Amino acid sequence: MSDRLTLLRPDDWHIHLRDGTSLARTVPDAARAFGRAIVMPNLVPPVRNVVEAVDYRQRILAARPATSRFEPLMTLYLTDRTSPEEIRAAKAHGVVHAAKLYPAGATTNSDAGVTSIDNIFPVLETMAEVGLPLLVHGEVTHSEIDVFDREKRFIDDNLTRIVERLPTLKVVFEHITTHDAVQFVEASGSNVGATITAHHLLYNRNHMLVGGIRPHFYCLPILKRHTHQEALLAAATSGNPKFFLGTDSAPHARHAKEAACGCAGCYTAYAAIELYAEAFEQRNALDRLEAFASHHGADFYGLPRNTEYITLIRKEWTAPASLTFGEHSLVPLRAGEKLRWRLLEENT
Ligand SMILES: NC(=O)N[C@@H](CC(=O)O)C(=O)O
Ligand SMILES: [Zn+2]
Ligand SMILES: [Zn+2]
Repeated sequence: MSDRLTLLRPDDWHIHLRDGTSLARTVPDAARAFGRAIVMPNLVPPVRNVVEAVDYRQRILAARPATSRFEPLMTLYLTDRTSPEEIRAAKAHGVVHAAKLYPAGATTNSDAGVTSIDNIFPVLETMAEVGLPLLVHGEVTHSEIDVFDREKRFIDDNLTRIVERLPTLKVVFEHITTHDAVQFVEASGSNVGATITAHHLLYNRNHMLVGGIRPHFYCLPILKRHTHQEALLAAATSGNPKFFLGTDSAPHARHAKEAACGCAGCYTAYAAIELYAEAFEQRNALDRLEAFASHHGADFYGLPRNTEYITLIRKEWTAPASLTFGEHSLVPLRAGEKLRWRLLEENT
């Protein structure tokens, strides 16, 4: 088996870059391998309109390494008050590539999210009409629903209804974690796709909970049982163009993760493509990585594929124990452990 892997430059279709001093960490890390990234809007306050998206994009561009051509693709955060006019304005402007549905209370910085999807059907209709994709954090939030069942319940209670009522709306079911989500996406039309993270391909809930509770594996949707991990691996390596790369790299400072009530999110951007390569290699599917990482997402969004290439080499290295993150430190996924692949950085 070859020790070099050359791929068309991949894109990340789901990333959290945060803001302020965090950008000095997150933007160069994303730009080392990815040509573009769909930038999540869950800032405090969230990115709710085109003016805020344009300003945020400028702050990201200012944090790019000097020679980088990394392109942030901006998104809007849907609230109960988002208007169809805002959607039209965003589409007309051009920097906004999608709008994100966070059920209120489902995840980090989702308090301003949507309290009931019935409140946003007029907005979703406008999105379908103008061709702006809907990105979904697909979990219900009712306290009586078990945290491991929240994705499945979201499909049954909400996503099925959205897709039936708006058959032309492009929908990305973000960071899917279950066999149920894989089946839903496979059974839907070509307007429905899904992102899959590296950590949900590499890990299951045993990694988080056996032998001690490991806060750096805690993310939302939460890691599921091994059979779900297997379903995600099968989907990602299947060659089906509905499934594409989205890291959901979501940094939280060390003190916010290693706490009595730790934040949800795993930081993978520093070695994301390497982690995906490892997952694909486990399935003997390295030949399928390029399509998943570099073709399917661009095709789904109707954007041109990248034209440059990157090279990964099989070379063991040790992930840093911690990274600088503004005035704080950040413990990345795999901290202090071995990684099997490494990006040849001269390509970035
Ligand atoms: N995935 C996570 O666990 N956290 C994300 C939010 C999200 O994508 O749900 C974050 O912004 O920290
Ligand atoms: Zn999410
Ligand atoms: Zn996310």
